[in-house]
Amino acid sequence: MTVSTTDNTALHNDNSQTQPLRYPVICIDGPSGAGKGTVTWRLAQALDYQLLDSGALYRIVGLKAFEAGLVTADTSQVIDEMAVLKLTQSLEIAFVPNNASGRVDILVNDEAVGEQVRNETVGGYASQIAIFPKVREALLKLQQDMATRSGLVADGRDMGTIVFPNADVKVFLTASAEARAERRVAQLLNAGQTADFDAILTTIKARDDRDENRSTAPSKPAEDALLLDSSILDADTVYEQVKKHCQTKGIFFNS
Ligand SMILES: Nc1ncnc2c1ncn2[C@@H]1O[C@H](COP(=O)(O)OP(=O)(O)O)[C@@H](O)[C@H]1O
Ligand SMILES: Nc1ccn([C@@H]2O[C@H](COP(=O)(O)OP(=O)(O)O)[C@@H](O)[C@H]2O)c(=O)n1
Repeated sequence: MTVSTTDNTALHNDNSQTQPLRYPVICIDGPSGAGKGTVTWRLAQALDYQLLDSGALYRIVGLKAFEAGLVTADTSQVIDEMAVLKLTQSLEIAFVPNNASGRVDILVNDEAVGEQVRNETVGGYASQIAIFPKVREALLKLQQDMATRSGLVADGRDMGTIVFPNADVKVFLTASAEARAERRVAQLLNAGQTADFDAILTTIKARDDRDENRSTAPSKPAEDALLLDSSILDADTVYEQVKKHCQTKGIFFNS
């Protein structure tokens, strides 16, 4: 599998050095709906850093595994880890920042995957294949490589614990399952779709359970992470608090 990004930062490799220069890395981890994507996007914009949406990688593998018949909605079904690994290794992924939507567009083997990858069903497939150590290993280096070209803001579950243990800033953003389900309901209604609060709460809790209790790279705060509960904080307040924390760690903001 290869991943590329289109960004407007120059390649900062200094040819006289054998190792790439080290750039700042900010990790934003936490459960679904905590507001990671929102704060990550704002930080990347403010700092002109690249953005790593690691969940999108797991979602793409989850979706492709579903299309290949390797994963279904039945979570009790046994999944062939080696087949998912082979499929993962066959994918070429590109991230393209989209200023109009405030998200990152994703191309898989030169084809746009579109919004289908973002829905809760695909989130469920993602969390099923995300338990496999070999699949996680296959995705590890390419995530780490994204920090070798410019500053990076990385959004996920294991950014601060496994992928970038030496990151400059680590934040673990949480919110109650109820607050997160309410946000998803609002998001779906805004998009003109229907939404059932109870059903969404159930799926959020099931995904939390799988992500927090898997043996490889479970979702948990790094020891040196700032814990931030956004249940009763609006997105602007969360951004300001994370920005302040970044500043205490030496990250410079122009505005
Ligand atoms: N602090 C907040 N308070 C209320 N809604 C929020 C907050 N942060 C983000 N949101 C909204 O909640 C939804 C989920 O946020 P998102 O950033 O996608 O979460 P995550 O990436 O953690 O799954 C979005 O509609 C977003 O606009
Ligand atoms: N670094 C990561 C990111 C996502 N994932 C998995 O991928 C799923 C989807 O992640 P996501 O970040 O896109 O999900 P949301 O938090 O946006 O709902 C998660 O539920 C995890 O199972 C992971 O295991 N490790």
